Amino acid sequence: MTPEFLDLPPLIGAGGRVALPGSKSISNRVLLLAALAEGQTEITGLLDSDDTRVMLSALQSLGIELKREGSAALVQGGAGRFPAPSADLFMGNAGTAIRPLTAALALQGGDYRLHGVPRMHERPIGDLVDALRQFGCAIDYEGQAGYPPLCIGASQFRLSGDVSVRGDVSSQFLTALLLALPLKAAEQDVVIAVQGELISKPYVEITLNLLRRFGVSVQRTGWERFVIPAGSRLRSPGRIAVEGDASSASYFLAAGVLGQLHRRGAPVRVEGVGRDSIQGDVAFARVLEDLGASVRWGDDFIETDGLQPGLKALRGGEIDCLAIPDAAMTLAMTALFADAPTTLTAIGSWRVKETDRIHAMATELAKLGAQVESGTDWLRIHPLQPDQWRSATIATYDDHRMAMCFSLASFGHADIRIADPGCVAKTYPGYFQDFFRITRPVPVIAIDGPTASGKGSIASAVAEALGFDCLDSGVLYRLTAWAALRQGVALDDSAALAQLAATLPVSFAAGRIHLNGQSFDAAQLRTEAVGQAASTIAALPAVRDALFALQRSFRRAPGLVADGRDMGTVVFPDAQLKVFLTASAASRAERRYKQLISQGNPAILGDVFAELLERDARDTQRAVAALKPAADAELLDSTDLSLEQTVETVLALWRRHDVQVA
Ligand SMILES: Nc1ncnc2c1ncn2[C@@H]1O[C@H](COP(=O)(O)OP(=O)(O)O)[C@@H](O)[C@H]1O
Ligand SMILES: Nc1ccn([C@@H]2O[C@H](COP(=O)(O)OP(=O)(O)O)[C@@H](O)[C@H]2O)c(=O)n1
Repeated sequence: MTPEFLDLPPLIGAGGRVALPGSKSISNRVLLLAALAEGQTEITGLLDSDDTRVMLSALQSLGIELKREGSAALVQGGAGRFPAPSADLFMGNAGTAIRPLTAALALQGGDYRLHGVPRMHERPIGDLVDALRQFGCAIDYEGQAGYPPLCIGASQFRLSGDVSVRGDVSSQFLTALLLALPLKAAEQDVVIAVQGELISKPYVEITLNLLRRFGVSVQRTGWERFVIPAGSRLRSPGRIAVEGDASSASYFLAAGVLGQLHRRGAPVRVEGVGRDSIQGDVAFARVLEDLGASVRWGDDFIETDGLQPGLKALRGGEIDCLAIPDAAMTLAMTALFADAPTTLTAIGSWRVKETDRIHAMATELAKLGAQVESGTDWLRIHPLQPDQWRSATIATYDDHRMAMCFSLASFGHADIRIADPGCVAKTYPGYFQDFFRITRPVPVIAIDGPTASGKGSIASAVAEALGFDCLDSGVLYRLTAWAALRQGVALDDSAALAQLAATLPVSFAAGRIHLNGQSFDAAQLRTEAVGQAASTIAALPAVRDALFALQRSFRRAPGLVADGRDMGTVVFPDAQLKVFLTASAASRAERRYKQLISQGNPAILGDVFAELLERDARDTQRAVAALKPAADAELLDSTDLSLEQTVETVLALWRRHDVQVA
């Protein structure tokens, strides 16, 4: 079962190598060409994803013999014919499958039905159908005219003059004709005239390139006229290797830049595409370079390594995205980190992709706090300052690229929750595994333990030694309790207390706590009355939930030391180091007693001891977030250790962890 959402921690760096999955565009084109060609084709590097599975199973239903093993496939070409005269074909949401298959099947004629997911039935295909009808192909719309599902009948193929197709909605219509029409060019030239300005030209280049590999050289005049010469025949090249996916590369290339913003990153290299790639989306790396990224090109790799010398941020500006419609979405994310607004133009095709991507992008970027403007075919994104970022749950609209793009937002100052992360399976089922492998979260050291075990003192000393921020989570429970006592809110009124906790206008500055314009010393909240009230309300699930996001918002670069009861078990379960700090009850009572006296809070040792046992009991026995060591916590008993020794022990544990990571 796929999870409903995925939580991404804030990131501080990136580094490493990613072997890219095969290109979706190339995989599906090669599969179809291999099926139509004469001879057997061995394909390597094939993408294994929803969209390619749709194509594979359609070809199988059409009677094409094929074997698949991992990223390799062996296809026995049908020499221009699909053996099955009829088939019902589910095309999912794969535009790269339905469009060329429609063309090939319509030209052959038969009894075929092509349909997909509901969104597929909203994506236009009328321009392709119109073009095919010029040849006498029989294609009917089952529902709304201009959209799938389609029913294909017997073909009365005839060729009289040029065939025209619109190029300004989707270049896949032209691609579909180019892939299928060589079957009809045995005796005469087939001429395709493009109406309107052709968009996504690099994708048409991929088509022409692959046709050449299969023995067909299309001649073109500009981008308006394409001639498939008489005598053309699709012939298998024998073996063909699929390049890595250049659009998928864009997320990692961006990570190699954003991961260096805190100077904690290393280069990120994508393997499988390089300077000789036939995919237009490699131009994304050139755009990134123009914006100030440091980029290295190899024959089979591209690498990014932060910003060019002397730059402090990526540049903004206006970017024409006509040639890189998919990778352009990634630019909408890097724009958040630029030093000026970025305007993406010529992205009208976004409106008819997996979702209306202009609308989806604008809506989700706004959730992060970004100011966004948009028009029919453009989007302007204003950068976010560190204090403007908002944590958000990002809707992904069943669009793999929305999910992959927004993973990059975790380089900002926010917690990001990605809804329906499984949608990446359309083109990149292992995306998040690769993303986690090459990124480094902002580190957290969680120190949990019973009262007066020394958590607070150790946490602040460790934080100071490492230059990290420090969160004394108990203070948040104490503040809520203090506010409740002052406002006369009953300590069992769960709803009122949760409301109080959720709206605590608390801030921490210069070692002091600020609440409602009042400034506190932590010691002022240390009275036993407040402590007892804190532990009472801390047993209420609603209060704990209300403080959850606030606690997580303290995780910011360069790192956090958090102390409390459930830092390692609930709030930061992915903390890099978890310490469970204990000491005998007697020594804790004595420490607390001395602490209270030294802070001017009168106390009696016996009472302190009794209250401490009472609090231990309540903290360990409550139903939610009970005090207990996380399974992966280091147990540290400080009964016989001085403060300094305890701090040193924790720092040694951290150094050991850090060495392992490096
Ligand atoms: N290892 C230790 N040895 C001696 N005193 C300690 C040690 N750890 C903490 N203390 C003292 O015990 C008191 C309680 O520590 P604190 O950090 O407030 O505990 P907690 O946050 O766990 O309640 C403080 O006065 C602190 O200086
Ligand atoms: N993460 C946390 C921190 C504190 N608390 C509660 O808040 C009370 C006060 O926390 P604290 O850390 O200031 O208490 P001390 O251990 O310093 O006495 C504790 O007794 C806990 O019941 C919690 O439940 N979870």
